[in-house]
Formats: sequence, structure tokens, C-alpha cells
Amino acid sequence: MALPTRDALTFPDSQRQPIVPYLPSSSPSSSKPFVTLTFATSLDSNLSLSPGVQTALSGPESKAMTHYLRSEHQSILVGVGTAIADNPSLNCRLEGVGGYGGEGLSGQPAPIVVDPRARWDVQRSKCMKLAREKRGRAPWLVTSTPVPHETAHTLETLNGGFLHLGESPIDWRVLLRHLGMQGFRSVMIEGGGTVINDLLSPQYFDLVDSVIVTIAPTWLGKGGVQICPHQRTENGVRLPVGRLKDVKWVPLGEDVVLCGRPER
Ligand SMILES: NC(=O)C1=CN([C@@H]2O[C@H](COP(=O)(O)OP(=O)(O)OC[C@H]3O[C@@H](n4cnc5c(N)ncnc54)[C@H](OP(=O)(O)O)[C@@H]3O)[C@@H](O)[C@H]2O)C=CC1
Ligand SMILES: Nc1nc(O)c(N)c(N[C@@H]2O[C@H](COP(=O)(O)O)[C@@H](O)[C@H]2O)n1
Repeated sequence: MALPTRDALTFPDSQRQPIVPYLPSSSPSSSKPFVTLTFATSLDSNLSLSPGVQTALSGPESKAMTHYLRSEHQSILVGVGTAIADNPSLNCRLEGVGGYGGEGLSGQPAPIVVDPRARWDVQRSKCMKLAREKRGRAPWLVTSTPVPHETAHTLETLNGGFLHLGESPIDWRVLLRHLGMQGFRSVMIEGGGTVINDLLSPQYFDLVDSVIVTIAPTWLGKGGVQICPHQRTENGVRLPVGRLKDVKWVPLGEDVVLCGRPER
């Protein structure tokens, strides 16, 4: 049995049960990776106080839930805005996963950063530090420009990698197809605002399989990084952008977690 590890999180079985139906299955029905959109938001639909500022929204219970989600996905994707603002770990710190009492890197998702202009300092990132310490997988970079030779070499040595795709903005269908070709069967998309708003747009909403949103009881105010996708019009008439079905609201501590599937 795995020994408890310092700093490790726990998420009890009773709290996992309501979330399970919204997770990727072990026998995927398509070559496209299963896509879960997941983020924490305020009551005024903000991810953070302002661009470039990391803002803690999740309470301890919903933070543990996020780490449970990370353990159930093969990869975890953010835009470079988030990578630069937060210098995130993007690993799973749930007790019993690899690096936190478990074997090897079991239960650790691969971080993926969409960074068309290769702006992120991968070598000095927290993700890379954790990969070197075997407490997380090495990242994958998605770029529109060639990755510097030294970075490519470091990534490959640690079993990370890079995808050099076409012009920016990169088409999400193309990106997901390439992730599927690399063997990723699931991807948890965490943010930030640009990425989430893009995937909620009518052009891409059909790519999303599951949505799991933590709502924290706070207002951040104007000027934040807001989740508010582009409007949709048909024949000059405005329509709702999207809606969820099979909805479940799960209270976790002071937060509530909304789970649902996009209505097609
Ligand atoms: N509360 C929460 O759950 C979360 C909060 N956050 C917060 O969100 C904020 C960051 O959000 P934001 O500034 O919108 O940044 P994002 O993380 O969404 O990154 C945006 C950048 O990523 C690149 N990018 C995204 N999509 C594409 C695409 N399809 N093709 C090519 N490039 C793409 C672009 O880089 P380029 O500009 O180089 O072209 C773009 O400017 C931070 O404050 C962070 O703390 C982030 C995640 C979760
Ligand atoms: N679930 C959740 N709650 C919040 O309050 C958050 N600010 C975020 N942010 C996301 O988590 C990343 C940080 O993760 P690490 O703890 O460093 O692994 C951050 O970059 C956002 O993607 N998420």
C-alpha cells in the first residue's frame, strides 16, 4: 500500500462517485482524445483578477477534486498565457499517484502548453523541475515556430515532446488529431480565458465531451480574465452559444462543482 506523502492531497471515494460519469472511459469510442473543459470561476465568471495574475478560487475540497480529475486524464492542457502567469506545476498531487506514494509516474498527466511563438521558458519552469524530480511528466509544447534545439533535446530526454503545427491560431481540430496520433486518449483543458472561450465557441464546442466547473462564492470585479465566449448569430438573429445537459451540481466545501455534457 502507498505510504502517505508530505503535501499530498486526498479526495474521498464518496466525493468521487458523482464525478465519475463525466470522466473519460477506459475504452474510448473515437481516435479524438476525450476533452474535458475544467476551470474554477468566480460568481462574475472570472478566472483571475487580471491577465497575468494567478488567483486562488478553489477551496481545499474542490482543489482536491481538480487533482482527482488530473489523475483520470492522460494530459492537461493550458495556453501560454497561463504557463507564464502561473508557472504551474500541472502535475497530480493526490496521495497514491506516482511521485506521491505511488509507483513511477502512474496517475500523472502530461502537461501540454499551447505556445505558438515559443515564449515560455520551459527549461526553468516548475513543470520541468517536477519532471526532473520524477513528481510529474515532462511537458509537451504545441508551437507554430520550430522549438530551439536544446529545448527539444531536454524535452525528449525526459519523455516530453513538441508538436510543430501550422500557422497561429492553431485549429483545435488539428491539434486534437495530433494529440490522438501521439497516443493521448484524454485531455483536461484547464485554461486560461483565451483557450476556454475558444473551445466554448460554436466552431469548436462539438469537440468538448465534458465540462466540470468549480464555482467559488466570490466576485472578482471588472477587468478580470472572464469566461464569456463570442456571441452566436444565425441569419442576423442572436442565439445562445451553448448549453449543458445531464447536469449535476456537487457541493464541495464552500464551492459548488457543475458537471455536464454539451448539448449537441
Ligand atoms: N481559475 C482557473 O481555473 C484558471 C485560471 N487561469 C488564469 O487565466 C489567466 C490566463 O488566461 P489568458 O491570458 O487568456 O491566457 P491563456 O492561458 O488562455 O493563453 C493564451 C495564449 O495561448 C496561445 N493560444 C491559445 N490558443 C491558441 C490557438 N488556438 N492557437 C495558437 N495559440 C493559442 C496564444 O499565445 P500567443 O499570445 O503567444 O499567440 C494566446 O495568447 C491567468 O491569469 C491564469 O491565472 C488559467 C487557468 C485556469
Ligand atoms: N481548479 C483551480 N482552482 C483555482 O483556484 C485555480 N487558480 C486554478 N488554476 C489552474 O491550476 C493551475 C495551477 O496548478 P498547480 O497547482 O500549479 O499545479 C493554474 O495554472 C491553472 O491552470 N485551478
